[in-house]
Amino acid sequence: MTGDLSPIDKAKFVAAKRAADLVESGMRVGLGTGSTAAWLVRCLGEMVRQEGLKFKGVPTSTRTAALAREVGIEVVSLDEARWLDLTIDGADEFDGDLNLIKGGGGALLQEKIVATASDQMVVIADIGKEVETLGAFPLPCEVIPFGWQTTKALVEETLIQMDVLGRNTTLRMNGDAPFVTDEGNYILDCHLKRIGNPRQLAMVLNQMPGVVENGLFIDICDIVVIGFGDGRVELRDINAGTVEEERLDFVESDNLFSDLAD
Ligand SMILES: O=C[C@H](O)[C@H](O)[C@H](O)COP(=O)(O)O
Repeated sequence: MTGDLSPIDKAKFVAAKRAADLVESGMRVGLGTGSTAAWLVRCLGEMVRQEGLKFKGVPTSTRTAALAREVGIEVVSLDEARWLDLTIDGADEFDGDLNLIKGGGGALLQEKIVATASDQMVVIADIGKEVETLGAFPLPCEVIPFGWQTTKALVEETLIQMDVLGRNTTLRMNGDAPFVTDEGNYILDCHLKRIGNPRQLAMVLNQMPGVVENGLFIDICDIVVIGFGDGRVELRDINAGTVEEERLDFVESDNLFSDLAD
């Protein structure tokens, strides 16, 4: 029950619940990945069951696809949907311009493709994800397995030249084996200093042959819905220049998500 949640999970929940209200019947909606996005998927499933909401969801990972089907959302592929009205996803960090670091859960590639194919991207996050300057969270970089050590050395050399490398990059592991993304790739986590010019860094990283995509989302996010542990939510719309605040009631949502898996 939401009453048993930690303040950080309450914050994620209220952000997700507020963002779920942006989804209208008939929409094609990108569904993000991660613990915050899992709240969203649960909220939307509840709206499908209780309120008859009808929309098509395009998941950004096999995990999200499984959860979406479980809660009764109609799941379609991006190729079927082609273009989306809205994508709602979590983030590892966001700054004042709504530039993001994503990929903590390893889904950055599908997430970036889906978000870019959407009229609007909405990020849902607890207030702890807001930063002055991106870079405290290690930047995930998806690389193809072939020659990954060579790619890693090239990435590190470039990061040194750009004076952003904090310490060596690390190959993300899953137990004793490399973590493998839904697309069959590896993830390098880049431990950086603060990123002064995220736009330039994103472009430079993507120019390297073994790099498939990086976790910097520049000029992609339009709205952030920030949740607080006491139930407050703040919706910031960067294009409209507006900020809305409200408080959500936990009681009405009791028992909804007691089996939350992610
Ligand atoms: O690859 C994973 C995604 O980019 C997530 O949206 C991001 O890591 C945030 O996840 P969480 O909501 O669990 O903090």
